[in-house]
Amino acid sequence: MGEAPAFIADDLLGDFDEEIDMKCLTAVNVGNRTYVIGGTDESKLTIGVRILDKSTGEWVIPTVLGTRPKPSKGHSAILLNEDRILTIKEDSADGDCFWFLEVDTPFIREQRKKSGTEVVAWSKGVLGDAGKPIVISGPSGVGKGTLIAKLMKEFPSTFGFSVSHTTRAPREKEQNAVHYHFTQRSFMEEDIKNGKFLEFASVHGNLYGTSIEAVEVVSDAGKRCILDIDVQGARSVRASTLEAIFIFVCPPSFEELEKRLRARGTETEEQIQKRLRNAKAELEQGNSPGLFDHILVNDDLENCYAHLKELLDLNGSGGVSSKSPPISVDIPLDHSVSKIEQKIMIDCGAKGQVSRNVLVLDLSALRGGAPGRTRGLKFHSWKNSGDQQLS
Ligand SMILES: Nc1nc2c(ncn2[C@@H]2O[C@H](COP(=O)(O)OP(=O)(O)O)[C@@H](O)[C@H]2O)c(=O)[nH]1
Ligand SMILES: Nc1ncnc2c1ncn2[C@@H]1O[C@H](COP(=O)(O)OP(=O)(O)O)[C@@H](O)[C@H]1O
Repeated sequence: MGEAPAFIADDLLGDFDEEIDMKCLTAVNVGNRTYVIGGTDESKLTIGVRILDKSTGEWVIPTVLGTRPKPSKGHSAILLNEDRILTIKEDSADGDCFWFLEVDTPFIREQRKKSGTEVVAWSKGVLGDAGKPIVISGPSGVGKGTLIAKLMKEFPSTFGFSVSHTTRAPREKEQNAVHYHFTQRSFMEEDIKNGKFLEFASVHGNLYGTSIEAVEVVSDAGKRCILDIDVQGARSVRASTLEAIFIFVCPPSFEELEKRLRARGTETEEQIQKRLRNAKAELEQGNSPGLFDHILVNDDLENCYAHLKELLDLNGSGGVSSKSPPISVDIPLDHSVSKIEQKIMIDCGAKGQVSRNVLVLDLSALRGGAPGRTRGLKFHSWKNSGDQQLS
């Protein structure tokens, strides 16, 4: 396990009047900065991150984005590609060992520019090929919610819904934190300023947005994330670092759209008129080249649903293909890590012994990253004589 160099320990103790177990700290140099990972943050719920700017000698507590790893007894840390630090937690539960602390990825650079503050982001590493998030857009009343509800009902363990924030009032049957996080504009604007949102847009006179956490909560539950967002939001996600599949849902006709919106009975006449005016522009934008990967016409619901499943490769597979494989990795407290090209060797033998148990993490197929999971980790284990492929 990496330990904090003495100068860091002295500095930390001097600057931070906290009880920190120094054995739990790791320090990783990236350019003229040292990232110190360990202890807990202010909330005590997650592993803390501090940055020493070596040119000024000052410590910075960065804004930390994304769902964060729970504290562990210890961890090791190793720099990858100068832009992210692989953190391997010890003695952690299945599926919670590998976390990437992004320090200079395109996502971080984008967020740093937006917020004007120092930013890092955690992205959980997953073995195998978890499916990309799915963005579904289309005019109000076209049936996006209905299609998503069907998908989630048929494949409850495969898909999870990204719960957006909105400043609009809840409808009668809508529940806070299930359909939306209903909030006030001032709170949402503050969070947007602090870089907590992946995207946001003003839609039908209200503010809507997807928080980074909304996407990560779903990914961390091992599910494939579905985002129901408007065309402006889809455009922002397309421009972001989140790799997703983009689907636009059209009505068979404008008249049918109006009929559905009225039949739903959730909006006032004035709101319906506004939604119909916006629908015209959205339908035009839905055809923007390069924005959507698939266009679905929701005429007959069952037909449209079958097409949706087809393009998500779900027909007949029961959705199993898009699920992450189970992870069963047990990293002992006393381990050491080294990097050879795109492979991380995790030596689980006790210090000073010739190890017979080396775990190899293959990073050659890494994809994704914050906000969301870092996918495509491959894992092998050499136990005694054999080379065992675990996933
Ligand atoms: N950009 C963006 N749009 C969103 C978000 N959440 C919902 N929307 C869009 O806002 C629009 C209005 O949604 P809603 O008020 O639920 O009404 P509905 O579309 O008529 O059901 C729809 O086009 C949604 O796709 C979000 O987080 N970001
Ligand atoms: N293919 C369809 N044919 C007829 N009615 C539909 C169809 N799809 C959805 N609906 C109905 O249209 C209304 C709007 O659907 P909804 O899913 O709320 O749209 P959105 O989420 O896109 O605003 C709902 O009352 C829904 O039951």
